[in-house]
Amino acid sequence: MSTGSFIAVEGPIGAGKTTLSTMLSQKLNIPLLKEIVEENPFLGKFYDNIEEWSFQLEMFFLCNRYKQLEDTTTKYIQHGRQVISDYHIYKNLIFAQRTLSGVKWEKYRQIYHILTGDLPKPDLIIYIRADLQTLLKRIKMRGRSFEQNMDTAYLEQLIIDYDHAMASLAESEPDTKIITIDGNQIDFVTHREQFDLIVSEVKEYMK
Ligand SMILES: Nc1ncnc2c1ncn2[C@@H]1O[C@H](COP(=O)(O)OP(=O)(O)O)[C@@H](O)[C@H]1O
Ligand SMILES: Nc1nc2c(ncn2[C@H]2C[C@H](O)[C@@H](COP(=O)(O)O)O2)c(=O)[nH]1
Repeated sequence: MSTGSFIAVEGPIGAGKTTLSTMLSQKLNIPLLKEIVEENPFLGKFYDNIEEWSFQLEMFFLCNRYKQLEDTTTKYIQHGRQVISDYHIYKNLIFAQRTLSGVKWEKYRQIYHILTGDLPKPDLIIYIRADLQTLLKRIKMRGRSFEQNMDTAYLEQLIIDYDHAMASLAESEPDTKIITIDGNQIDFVTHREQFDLIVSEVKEYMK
């Protein structure tokens, strides 16, 4: 695999992952792997009753991402073709460690490690950090009905968990380059020059 062939964009809910990965995919002419959200049959139920639906939801996300990354390996990565995704498989653990507990968490954790051990790891992670106010504003602007009453404590915890997860990935996967973007300050949607700076940084790494 050549350097920079697999790029993943990460960050908490509403940080701008889908937006940035779509813009980069178009600008750099790289195929985009997008998360299944609207078609997810458990997401609405999950936000109504986390305790009841978390195992089904986490397994659904895990199986979908597993399938996508398995296909990505044969379609792109094995042929040295570049690809960009709006998630890193590790996000399954970030969420599941908060939404599952006891036996369910233990079962999930084991299945996660069995399924993901041989999946391709991104060469580059673009991590969008953003604070609670920014995320709430963007979640509201995006307007998905099932996300509008999200518990702010859940989102706040995820912000902290994401920081820990990125630090942990930096340690456990030292070959993966991580570019961190301050999503509160950098507005790559309305300020073209800020997007261009991100593109330059990505291109620099992909050389
Ligand atoms: N940098 C930004 N500045 C302003 N609005 C943004 C920015 N990034 C994303 N948005 C808007 O915020 C909402 C959430 O973005 P999205 O890309 O769906 O986030 P994520 O995929 O991380 O959940 C969308 O309505 C999007 O248009
Ligand atoms: N419990 C989990 N929820 C997840 C997971 N991945 C995504 N999500 C939720 C968060 C949003 O409501 C929606 C889309 O995610 P974005 O971050 O792209 O906005 O799905 C997960 O693994 N577990």
